[in-house]
Amino acid sequence: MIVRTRVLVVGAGPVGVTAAYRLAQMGIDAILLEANADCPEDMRASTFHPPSLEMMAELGVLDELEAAGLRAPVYQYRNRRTGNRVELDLAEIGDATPYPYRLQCEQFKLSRLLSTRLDAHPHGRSLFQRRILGIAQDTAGVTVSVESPLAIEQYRADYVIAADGANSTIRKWLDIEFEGFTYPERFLTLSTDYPIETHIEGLAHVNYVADSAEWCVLLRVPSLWRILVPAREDEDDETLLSDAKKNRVFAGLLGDDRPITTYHRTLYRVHQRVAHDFRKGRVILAGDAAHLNNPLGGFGMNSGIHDAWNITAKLREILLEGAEAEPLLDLYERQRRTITRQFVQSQTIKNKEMLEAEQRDGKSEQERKLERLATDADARRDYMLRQAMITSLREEAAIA
Ligand SMILES: O=C(O)CCc1cccc(O)c1
Repeated sequence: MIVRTRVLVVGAGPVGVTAAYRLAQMGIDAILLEANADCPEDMRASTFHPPSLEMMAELGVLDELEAAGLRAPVYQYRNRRTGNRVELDLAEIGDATPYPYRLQCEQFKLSRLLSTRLDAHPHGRSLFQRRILGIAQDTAGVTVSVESPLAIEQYRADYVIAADGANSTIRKWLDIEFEGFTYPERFLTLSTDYPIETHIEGLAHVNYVADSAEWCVLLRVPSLWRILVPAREDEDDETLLSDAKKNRVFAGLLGDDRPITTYHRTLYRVHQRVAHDFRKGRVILAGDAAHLNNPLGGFGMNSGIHDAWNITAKLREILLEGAEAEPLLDLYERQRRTITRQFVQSQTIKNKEMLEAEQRDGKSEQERKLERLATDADARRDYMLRQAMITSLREEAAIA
């Protein structure tokens, strides 16, 4: 039997669930397929920037998301060498968004919330344990073969949104190149419920600490602190995940060697990659399936949600208003691929360089930048609008 729907969304991460639920709310039949038994519990992305909060408000789920998260109106840059500290307060851009703060909330909470809402919606269905086996398209639609626990299933849709993550099976099926590079060093994330804010004076919920020897990010999610440090290329997994390494990281932060319990220690490779095409025919890539970047600044999940927002608006015009498909799908690719390359990729690379604080002429670029941000209100506003991803959406809207 073939299951018929208007749009098939593959991947129940934050990008896929946002796309599928928005389509269902528009009155467009959408089925969400996920390979795992539940929404993936990725601990990496946990910051929602103001435009994503505006989108969640429009979907009617912001109150619930806020209840599960923590508001961070202020973020902080520190320099270990000089001891300097600059705080950026999003209240300064309160005229540009109704939500002048970052919401710290694990992404899987959004995925579970929206996939559950979708399944209860008359235009939606969420199906788990569905692994993509193959995909074929013709001029009228797309046929997708799927393995479920009990059977091989066939789906037929007008369009497919592939939000199936960094290792996207669909991107591979479509033979789309994933261009870019992988950093030689990996990133190590440690999480603890130890109240490190009681030992480091004046910490915000989000803190970027620059250092030419070992930078770090200290990020608060509701129940835990997450600490991100670079992992040198010559250190093996065993060393990096050892208690000795954990103790060194915390001794460096807290100034003594008190015992700290960690709940997660995760090592991962970091990529800067963009798909050569964001769509082939009726199959559209979104989120990590289309682009990957380092996590500094929290742009990965947010830019994926912005992909979902863009493509669903275009599918509404095509499927409900009878607009011609090709120009609109081309526009999605032009807008989102341009923003990915010119903003998300370049800004995250700069964010990493800033933390590395390489010194030239005595001062690092980070120190110069901090001085400018502390003293120049226009530069600070411009910087905050960029880091809050408000500028990128304004630029996207200007791409015709
Ligand atoms: O800059 C951000 O918002 C995220 C940085 C971060 C911090 C801790 C873990 C992680 O994977 C990323």
